[in-house]
Amino acid sequence: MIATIQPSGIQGTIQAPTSKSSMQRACAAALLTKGVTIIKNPGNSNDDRAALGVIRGLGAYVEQLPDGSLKITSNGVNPDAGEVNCGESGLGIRMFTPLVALSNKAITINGEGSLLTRPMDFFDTVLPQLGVEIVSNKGKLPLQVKGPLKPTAIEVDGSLSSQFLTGLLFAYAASGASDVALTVKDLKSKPYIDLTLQVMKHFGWDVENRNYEEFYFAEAVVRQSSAQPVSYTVEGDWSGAAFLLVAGAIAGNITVKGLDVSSTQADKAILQALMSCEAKLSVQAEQIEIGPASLKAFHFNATECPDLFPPLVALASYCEGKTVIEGASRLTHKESNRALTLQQEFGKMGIQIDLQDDLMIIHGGTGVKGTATHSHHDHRIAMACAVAGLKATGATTIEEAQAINKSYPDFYKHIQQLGAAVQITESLQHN
Ligand SMILES: O=C(O)C1=C[C@@H](OP(=O)(O)O)[C@@H](O)[C@H](O)C1
Ligand SMILES: C=C(OP(=O)(O)O)C(=O)O
Repeated sequence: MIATIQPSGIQGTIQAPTSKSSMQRACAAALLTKGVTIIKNPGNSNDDRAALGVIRGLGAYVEQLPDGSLKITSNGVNPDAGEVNCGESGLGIRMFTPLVALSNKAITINGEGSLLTRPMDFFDTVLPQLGVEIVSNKGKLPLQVKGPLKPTAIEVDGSLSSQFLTGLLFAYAASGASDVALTVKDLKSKPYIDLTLQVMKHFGWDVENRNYEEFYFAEAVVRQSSAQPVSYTVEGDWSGAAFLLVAGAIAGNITVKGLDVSSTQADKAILQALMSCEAKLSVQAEQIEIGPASLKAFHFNATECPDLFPPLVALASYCEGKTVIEGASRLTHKESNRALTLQQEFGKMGIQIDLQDDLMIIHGGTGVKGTATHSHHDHRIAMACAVAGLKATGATTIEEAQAINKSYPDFYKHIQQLGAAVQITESLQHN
């Protein structure tokens, strides 16, 4: 699919998409909760659908209620097949693998697309220490796992990704960990662990976070069979909304609704970057208003919120001067090698990006040129090019534009509703 974005002004009000980080965690928690869970405001991105597929495969029963909520009935992890598929979701595979390992059945865990090349060797090192047999394809998919996992006091490395820890935290809680601490070295993407702990707490599991270095499970939680259903509302997505907010800062006065300003989501930090570049911004409890202003280069550390790089690069392209973003080394193992794909695609649009160790330097304010770009099958690259195209000179085309379905399937529709001229055509060649 090709998306063509013509230079456009935007205006109006839009509802933020749902957060796949919040939705996928809710699916995991619902699977582990014996009884009924109601998930309100559920997402329908590809990653969300994959999570629902995984929990179904692990024994949960999922029904849609008339108001669109999901009713999930579970009796814990009871796999009904020998394989689960996590689609393209990094969080999905890293969170669900320790949960699959709660069962004593041998299960194959597989995925698709970019997930096939993302590193999973963490599990080769860690799962055997928890009594789990694992065979991986040299640290990549597919994984074959046979539990049951025994929660044990071990130390793990958190420097590549927080997602493995999210999976272990859920698995320890669900397997009745008591008086056990999980020690973590050099944890990155810490706010994502805040979100994990928040969802766990909502479902009744309390874990003591000792400065992101130790996570202590005091006692096992037993849920009464007579307990009321747990109801969880999926949060609005700061990661997807960051693209809308940047679009407003570049191309017109808009209002974004449905975001919780007290959320633990990492990408809420987009607000700091928007303030630093002097965007016209008004943050209210119910909505965020943003509009164009004369934008200045800024300095921002995105080590803990790596998914902000793509929208920040689109923003920095329109900021006068050199913007410096720290944390570029966190981008190597995302859906694409994002530091390089941003450099390449924004280079085509006339924006110079230098990569120096952990720094990304964007030379902004030099004019963005509409041209042919490619998503590299990465949803956030597609959305960054689309937003940058709103005030480019001439049309911007994005090849493999359907990559957005991974996190924000309504993205093109939403910017169209705000007045952007977006045309969607099928690609002539299949690649
Ligand atoms: O837990 C999550 O929901 C996520 C954690 C982050 O990954 P890392 O912990 O690998 O940085 C983020 O990049 C990803 O999009 C979603
Ligand atoms: C990296 C991402 O997701 P995941 O790691 O869950 O595939 C993302 O959404 O940008």
